[in-house]
Amino acid sequence: MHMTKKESDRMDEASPTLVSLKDVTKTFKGHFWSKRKTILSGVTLELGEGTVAGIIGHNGAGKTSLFKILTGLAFPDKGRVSFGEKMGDNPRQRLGFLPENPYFYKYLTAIEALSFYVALFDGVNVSPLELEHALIQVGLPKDVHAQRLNTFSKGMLQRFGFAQALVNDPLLIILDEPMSGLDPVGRKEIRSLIEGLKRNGKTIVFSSHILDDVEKLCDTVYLLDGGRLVNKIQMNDILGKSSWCIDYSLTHHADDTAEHREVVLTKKELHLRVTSVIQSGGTLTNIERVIPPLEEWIDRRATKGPNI
Ligand SMILES: Nc1ncnc2c1ncn2[C@@H]1O[C@H](COP(=O)(O)OP(=O)(O)OP(=O)(O)O)[C@@H](O)[C@H]1O
Repeated sequence: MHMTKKESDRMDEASPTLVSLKDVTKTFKGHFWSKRKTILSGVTLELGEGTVAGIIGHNGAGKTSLFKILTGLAFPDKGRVSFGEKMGDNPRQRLGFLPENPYFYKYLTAIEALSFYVALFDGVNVSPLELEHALIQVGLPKDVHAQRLNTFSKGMLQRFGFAQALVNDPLLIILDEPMSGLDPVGRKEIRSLIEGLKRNGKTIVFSSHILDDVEKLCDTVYLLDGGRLVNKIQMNDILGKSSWCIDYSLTHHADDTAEHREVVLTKKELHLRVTSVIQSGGTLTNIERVIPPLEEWIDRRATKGPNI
């Protein structure tokens, strides 16, 4: 059963903020004769404890830059990043990060490389057995643990990247395109891994171009466009609201009949579309209630301009 809007709002209120960005702006200077370029502009968002957020947007929208600011690898020109009490005095010790194109020391074996990453954290002690478990958890079986990383496939390296992001048992997990390079089976495994992390109370934020994964995993989806957050979508709002799918055929010329499928989000739109199909001499073949796909929702909401 899906939650109502009121219930989802209550859930949001119930989950304290683990990290927030307030009015974050980031600019870069290119060549000395070029103007400063604004990469992120007035970005404000909050991630609640135990929630999964997705950041979507075109190439160059600013997703990686946002993550670099969240991790402390880059600093905002304006605005600030604040962490909830649970993240402690040194929040970077409590976060895990999987970069988009990670570089690993390829002559180390998986187990050696993971021990190396553990050593980068103060006060984090992981036994050899726990290291093995961390690799197995991300889908790297025992027989590859002693293999050098330069023998790993792209998908295996992505899984290793996951293991290094989780090895310090982080509260906040930031994943820059975690599904890239994975086949459908691999993606499914990583999705279950993320679901498991959420069940264990972790907060996860990830970017992806694969809306299907975003739809399946996220509580909240943020749409970034040209460095601005232009849309915030609560998945419960979508799931709780059905829309309509209309199938119809329209004859343009005697020998040219085209089949159409459209999704509309409101009863008023449904009425208007059906009337216009009939007035154009079209034939309705099917009308059914559906859950609006995220893609459809984004298109409709984005055209209405910034609304967060
Ligand atoms: N160090 C830098 N110096 C100058 N420009 C930069 C720098 N880092 C990022 N940019 C620019 O900032 C913009 C946003 O880049 P970013 O990598 O954050 O986008 P993205 O949404 O992650 O893209 P993609 O989906 O392709 O990974 C791009 O136009 C990029 O060229």
